[in-house]
Amino acid sequence: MSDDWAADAVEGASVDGAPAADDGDAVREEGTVGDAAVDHDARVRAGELAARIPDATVPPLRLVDVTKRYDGGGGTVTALSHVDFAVDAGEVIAVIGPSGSGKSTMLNLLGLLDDPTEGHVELHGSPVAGRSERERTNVRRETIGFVFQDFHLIPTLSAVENVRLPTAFLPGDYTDRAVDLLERVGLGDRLDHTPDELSGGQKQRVAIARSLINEPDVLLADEPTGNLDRDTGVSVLEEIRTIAQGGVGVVAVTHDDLVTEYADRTVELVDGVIGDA
Ligand SMILES: Nc1ncnc2c1ncn2[C@@H]1O[C@H](COP(=O)(O)OP(=O)(O)OP(=O)(O)O)[C@@H](O)[C@H]1O
Repeated sequence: MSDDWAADAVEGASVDGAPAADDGDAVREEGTVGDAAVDHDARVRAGELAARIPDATVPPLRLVDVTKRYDGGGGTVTALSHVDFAVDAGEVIAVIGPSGSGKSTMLNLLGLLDDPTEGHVELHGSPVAGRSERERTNVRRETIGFVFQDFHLIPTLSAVENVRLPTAFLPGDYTDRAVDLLERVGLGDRLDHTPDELSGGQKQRVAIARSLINEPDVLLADEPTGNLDRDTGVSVLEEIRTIAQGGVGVVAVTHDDLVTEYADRTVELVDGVIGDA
C-alpha cells in the first residue's frame, strides 16, 4: 500500500489538478451587455461559488456500507464488511485493529486509491464512483494529504524542496507557502537541510508540512509515530492536533496507544468489521 501512497504524495500535481480559477472569468466575459446580463452573471458566479464551498455539515470523507473483497489465488478474502465511517472536519480518529483486520484496506479506500466491492465512498457528500482516473487523481490531490510511517522524503532534496514537491507542475511558486508550513511545524531553521541532516521527528514534520501544501480537508496517516520514540511521537501528535484544530479531519491507522490518547475517538477493526474501541 505504501508505495501507492508514496507515489501520490510526492508526485507533482498535474496542471489539470489546479483549481478551476478561470471558470468565473469565462462566465463574466459572456455576460457583458446590460443589467440583466450582469445579474445573470452574478447569480451564475454565486451558484458556482456555493458549489465549491464544502457544506460544513457534510463529512469531507465517508464510507457508506462498504464491503471490500479480494479475489486471488487463495480464494476470496472479505477485508471489510459493511463498514460505515465518516471523518468530520477538525476531528482526529485513530483506527486500530490486529494485523489483517482491514486497516490498510480502509485507508486505501479513504485515499481513493481503490474501490469498494459494495457500498460507496463519498467526498463532501458526493459519491466517488464513476469519476475518471484523472478526476479522481485531481480530487485526491486537492482534498487528501498523506503521511507515512517512514516519511517518504526525497533524500536529495532540501526540506523546502520536499514540501513544495507536490506542487511541481502547478502554476505559480509555492516556495513561500512551503517555508510558512515548515515554520508552522517548528522547522524554520532547517529549511535547507536534507532528510539525512534531520532527526526522525523532524523528518516526520517535513512530511506533515508536505501533506498540507495542497490545503487538504483530510489527512490520512499510516502509523505516523511508528518510527519515532515516545517524546518525538508526542511532539508530532501535538502538531497533528494543531492541524486538526485548523479544520482538517485526520484519520490515523496505528498500533501506538499514544495516538489513541491524542485522538478524539478511536475505532477498531476486527475481521473487517468496524466498531467503537
Ligand atoms: N491485494 C490483496 N489480495 C488479497 N487479499 C488481500 C489483499 N490485500 C489485503 N488482503 C487481505 O485482506 C485482509 C485485510 O488486509 P489489510 O492489509 O487491510 O490488513 P491490516 O489491518 O492493514 O493489516 P496489518 O496491520 O498487518 O498491516 C487480510 O486478510 C489480507 O490478507
